[in-house]
Amino acid sequence: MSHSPSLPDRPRLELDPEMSETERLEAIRQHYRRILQVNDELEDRLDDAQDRRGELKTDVDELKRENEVLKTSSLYIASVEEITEDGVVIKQHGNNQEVLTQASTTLESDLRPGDRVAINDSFAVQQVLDDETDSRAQAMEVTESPDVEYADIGGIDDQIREVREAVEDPLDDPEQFEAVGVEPPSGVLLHGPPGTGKTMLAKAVANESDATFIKMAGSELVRKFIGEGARLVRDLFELAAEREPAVIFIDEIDAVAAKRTDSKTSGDAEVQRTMMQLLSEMDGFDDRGEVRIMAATNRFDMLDEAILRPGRFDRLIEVPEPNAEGRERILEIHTQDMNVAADTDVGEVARELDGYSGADIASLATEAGMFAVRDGRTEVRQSDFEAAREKLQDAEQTEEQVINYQY
Ligand SMILES: Nc1ncnc2c1ncn2[C@@H]1O[C@H](COP(=O)(O)OP(=O)(O)OP(=O)(O)O)[C@@H](O)[C@H]1O
Repeated sequence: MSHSPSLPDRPRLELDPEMSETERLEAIRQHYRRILQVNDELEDRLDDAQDRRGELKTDVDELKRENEVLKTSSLYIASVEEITEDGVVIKQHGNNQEVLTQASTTLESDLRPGDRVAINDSFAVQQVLDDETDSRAQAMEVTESPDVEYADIGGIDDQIREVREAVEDPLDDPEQFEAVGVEPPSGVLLHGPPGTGKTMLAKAVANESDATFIKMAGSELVRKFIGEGARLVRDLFELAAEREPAVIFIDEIDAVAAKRTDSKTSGDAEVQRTMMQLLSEMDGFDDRGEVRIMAATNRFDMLDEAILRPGRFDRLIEVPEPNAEGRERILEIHTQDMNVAADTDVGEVARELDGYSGADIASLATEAGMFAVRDGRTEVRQSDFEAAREKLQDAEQTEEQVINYQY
């Protein structure tokens, strides 16, 4: 910053005791004129300074506005490929375009090849993002062999059979399909109410086929940065190819594959891009003998038909709420390790549970066990199941009341 030139000296009045009256008067007059002159000079300087201040304020306002725009506008994701003397070579995610660009000097010294960065419309690097492996690890759940077996799933035997046929058989014996000349289904979509065992089914089929289970929640694919969702989809399929045999399971697929709405917000466009990437991965995945793709949704009605076309999710399996028989089986499964009194009629308890999902029944069993514990008993009785049912019903009613009250 340059310093302003020094200010004019303050005029001094020097009066000599030897001076005559007239000389003193003249000296005072001169002093007065000098003060007026300095005053004018200072006023000019003040005007200049005020003009300069005005200019600087306009600059500051402009920069503030630019900063706001930068903060609010969408950024794209890219990886740093190379740092050269001419600038930074980055590769944009989503379209793989390589660009030579610049980063501010403060950022440039921090950049390393392989870093994930956010870039603006003109490709200038705006910020360095967290380590990608973190976000990948957070977004995907990878299990070498999940511990769910078909026997742990109650009331949906038909669905188990269908899933085995569509996923397990092609993984176990791809040659058989080839010899017969039929294509196994490309993707299997499980749909039905929450908590009915869709995730369990996907885990069990991966386990029984000795396949790695790779789960990604659709909501995880809806990302903040442009291109990031599409990149995660690519990572998902790459990871599956590395770990084959593998079962990819995309839960809540409706988050990325809902019907197009009229809104044209950028968030919406980003979701569309992610879905397009998913479709293209599925379309380009002809030789997927060792990798099977499954997805689940509670909102089948919301899905975009594009994902249901042949070659994509072309095997639809409905997983409904369990009927009385199914509920009894699920209750048996969830009480098999519990010390249940011999005279308990599990069938009768199950009959009372109309509208309960598998997940609800699992909570009911735990809650019944808690009643026995609170009572200091080691045996769970029929009355505990009844008390648990009442408690869960009360809780549900309170929840409904709260919701009604809120809206
Ligand atoms: N058919 C079932 N048999 C046994 N247990 C079940 C069944 N369905 C659900 N459960 C219990 O509920 C829990 C949640 O089930 P799961 O996650 O498979 O449901 P989901 O259909 O995938 O639900 P969401 O749509 O909410 O993801 C399971 O861990 C299990 O304890």
